Amino acid sequence: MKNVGILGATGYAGQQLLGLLRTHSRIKIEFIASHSYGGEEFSSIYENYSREFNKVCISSTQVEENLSKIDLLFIALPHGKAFEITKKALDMGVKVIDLGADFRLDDPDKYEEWYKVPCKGKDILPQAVYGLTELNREKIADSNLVANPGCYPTASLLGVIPLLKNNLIDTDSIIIDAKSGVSGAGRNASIPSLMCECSESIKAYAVGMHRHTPEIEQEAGKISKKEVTLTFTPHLVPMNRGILSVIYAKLREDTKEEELKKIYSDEYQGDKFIRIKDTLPETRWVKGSNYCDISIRVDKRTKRVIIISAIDNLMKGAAGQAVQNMNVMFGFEEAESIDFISIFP
Ligand SMILES: NC(=O)C1=CN([C@@H]2O[C@H](COP(=O)(O)OP(=O)(O)OC[C@H]3O[C@@H](n4cnc5c(N)ncnc54)[C@H](OP(=O)(O)O)[C@@H]3O)[C@@H](O)[C@H]2O)C=CC1
Ligand SMILES: CC(=O)N[C@@H](CCC(=O)OP(=O)(O)O)C(=O)O
Repeated sequence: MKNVGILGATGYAGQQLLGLLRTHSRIKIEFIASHSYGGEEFSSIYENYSREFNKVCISSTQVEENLSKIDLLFIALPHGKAFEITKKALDMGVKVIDLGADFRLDDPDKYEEWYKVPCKGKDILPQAVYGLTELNREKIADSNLVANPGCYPTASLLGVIPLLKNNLIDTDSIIIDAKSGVSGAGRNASIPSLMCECSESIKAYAVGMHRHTPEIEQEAGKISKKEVTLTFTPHLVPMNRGILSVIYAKLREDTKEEELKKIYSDEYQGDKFIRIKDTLPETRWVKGSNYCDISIRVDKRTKRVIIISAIDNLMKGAAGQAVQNMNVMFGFEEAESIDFISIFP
């Protein structure tokens, strides 16, 4: 049995994490911590937990004194808030999975440039492993600090990895057009996420400047062993959960759609949560699950490959992948407590 704590349990990602860990056969939730609900029962905030989970939240300021009770700390806080507690946890031999962005970028200057806050973890940054499970499974198994990927990078990188590994595309030609449900913005989101502001409408945002751009470029660059510069445009769509990522790239040679499908199937053979599909992915078929559905199309006229991938932002894009990484870190069965299909309708 391993003991875990969740810091940021009251946010969208944190409560999803708690929902998954609650029934994990090898995990005991030692504490849940909140910034504003210290001393309150979790089920008074999220009433779906009534009678099922009656733990009281500790305050986030009490986490340090409780570190000695746990083997692993999940952090689901806004960016910039994970550095200090992560250092303290690692010093005490506690493993950390950070669902935020603080340890995702290898270059602290780049982090400060894109996130506009100081990187206060330069000394521990080299220990961090980028937690895209299918890409870094062995490194994750050996690590004490996992940087859980962003939701858009998860959908986008899983979509392009086989193309990059096999040198099939012109890496300067990648364009990612992605759409997210509103829960991606968190529970404390601002006016643009209010129902009256975003329902019955769809919009692009952070065009040419979204923070996930350097993260996707960094990992794409490592895979293809050269610098990658790409265009990434996110959109907000009026649904609770889900990300649909449509990726365009110029093929270097005249590769057939069937060959690409075979390459994708081979790459993800053995990866339970990646489904290579003939039909086009839809967010409803992954909603509430840890699956990433991927389809491949070739536009023969333009010699472009078009990859479509779908995930649930709170599952494979956040809490589901965090549990998958925890299972890998502790040597548990990788799918334990995340092994279910989408909630439908
Ligand atoms: N939502 C998503 O789809 C995804 C989110 N993530 C990342 O996960 C992290 C959490 O996101 P999400 O759950 O959406 O965000 P929420 O806004 O829903 O939750 C944020 C959590 O952080 C706590 N918090 C807020 N401010 C502070 C502070 N100053 N000090 C300490 N704790 C604080 C909140 O506590 P309280 O409720 O008590 O105020 C809450 O528990 C973020 O880094 C986000 O980028 C990653 C991938 C996907
Ligand atoms: C719809 C929406 O607003 N989505 C968020 C995704 C944030 C997120 O989860 O990203 P990090 O984990 O990197 O903070 C956004 O675009 O900022």
